[in-house]
Amino acid sequence: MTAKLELTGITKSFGRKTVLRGVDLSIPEGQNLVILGGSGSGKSVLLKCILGLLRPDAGTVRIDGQEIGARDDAVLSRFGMLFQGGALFDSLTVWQNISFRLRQGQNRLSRTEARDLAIEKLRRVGLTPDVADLLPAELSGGMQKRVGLARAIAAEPEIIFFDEPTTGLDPIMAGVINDLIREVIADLGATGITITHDMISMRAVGDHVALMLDGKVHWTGPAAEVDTCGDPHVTQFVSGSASGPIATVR
Ligand SMILES: Nc1ncnc2c1ncn2[C@@H]1O[C@H](COP(=O)(O)OP(=O)(O)OP(=O)(O)O)[C@@H](O)[C@H]1O
Repeated sequence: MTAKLELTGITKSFGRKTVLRGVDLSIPEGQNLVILGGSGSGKSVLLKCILGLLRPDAGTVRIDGQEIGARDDAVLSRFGMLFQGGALFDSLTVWQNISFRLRQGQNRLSRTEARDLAIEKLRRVGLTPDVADLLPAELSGGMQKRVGLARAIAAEPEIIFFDEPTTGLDPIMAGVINDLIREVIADLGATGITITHDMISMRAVGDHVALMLDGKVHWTGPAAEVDTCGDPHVTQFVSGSASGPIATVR
């Protein structure tokens, strides 16, 4: 199968500090890749390089075989993003948050169209229309995550990023969000990239897993193989063990 998203040799330094040292990754269409890695291993920097928010020093990002450049709005519109903590605009209502991007640009939706679309997306994530006119501060953390998810899928993106989607949620709500992630990816036929430290979530949403270490992809393989791959770094990370080849700083 051809890769939907392909990263080749991505390197990125800040001054003398090299964060990414040649990242190669290939994500097939319709699959969700979970990126694992310790704090500071470069996951967020990699995400920003894919989104074009940071320019890599070297390497290429390709979507459907086509190389993409930095800060290209046409490319950004193909991505959806569920930010850590929801990252909703405090002063906008739920429906305005969901349809924010669709109210910009030449083909922007009217107010009524945008509100209707937001309500349809709210339904998709299990929320009722009365939530549409509330402000984010009036919602629980789990509801905010659902609204963030509704916003991520509003423009029917081809590629969706999920940045620590279950952080701060109780285990049941985390399970609900994991199920929704799988469902929206399947509905849209989208390709997903999920950054998470939650091993339950990794197993629930991941088709493939990549473990980043020292600015490179150390291991990649099917999610079903993380327990049996025999790689000591993967075993240590997935089991959350303090002893193993990955150094821990105290
Ligand atoms: N704009 C920047 N300028 C300088 N250094 C940066 C910048 N952005 C990130 N870094 C550095 O790059 C390294 C990797 O950061 P990054 O945020 O990608 O880690 P991460 O793997 O996402 O960590 P976490 O799991 O804690 O979110 C860190 O040491 C960070 O300080």
